[in-house]
Amino acid sequence: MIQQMYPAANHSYIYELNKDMQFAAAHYIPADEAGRCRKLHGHTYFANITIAGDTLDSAGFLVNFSKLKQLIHDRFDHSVLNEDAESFSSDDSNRFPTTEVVARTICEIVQRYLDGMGNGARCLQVYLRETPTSYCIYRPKAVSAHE
Ligand SMILES: Nc1nc2c(c(=O)[nH]1)N=C([C@H](O)[C@H](O)COP(=O)(O)OP(=O)(O)OP(=O)(O)O)CN2
Ligand SMILES: [Zn+2]
Repeated sequence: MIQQMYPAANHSYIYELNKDMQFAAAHYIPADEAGRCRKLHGHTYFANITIAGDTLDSAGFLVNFSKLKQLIHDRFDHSVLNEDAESFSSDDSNRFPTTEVVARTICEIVQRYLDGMGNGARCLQVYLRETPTSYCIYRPKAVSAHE
């Protein structure tokens, strides 16, 4: 069982849902500054995704936990992130598969799905751990007075 405490996202929504998941993926960072990380290598990424909102759907869900796993785990598990041209690129540093960019990408994928649900749910935080000593927290800019 994954159990960990995370920094809290600040908000005034009435529901906050958190989904933990892991996925194994390979990547390389195509920049000289990355040193040995320029070479292809792998991680077991750990992600915590925070969603908040005021309105539940017809199933009583803010968003289905299993849908979140499907969107992220099923897409990236046992993949080479650099080969996912929809999300990452070797030509644009804002799209290199760094911890920062992968965390932002997870948030964007989840938010696109939430936007289609129509209940106003928001992905407020993605905590992404790449190694035992390195992690990133991505929080998108607020779009409502709740955030
Ligand atoms: N700001 C960032 N810096 C680095 C990233 C990154 O995504 N964002 N990535 C890497 C490497 O890809 C590497 O996987 C992680 O590096 P690091 O934490 O240095 O890994 P170690 O296991 O060697 O850490 P130690 O604490 O020294 O054991 C590099 N930098
Ligand atoms: Zn790495």
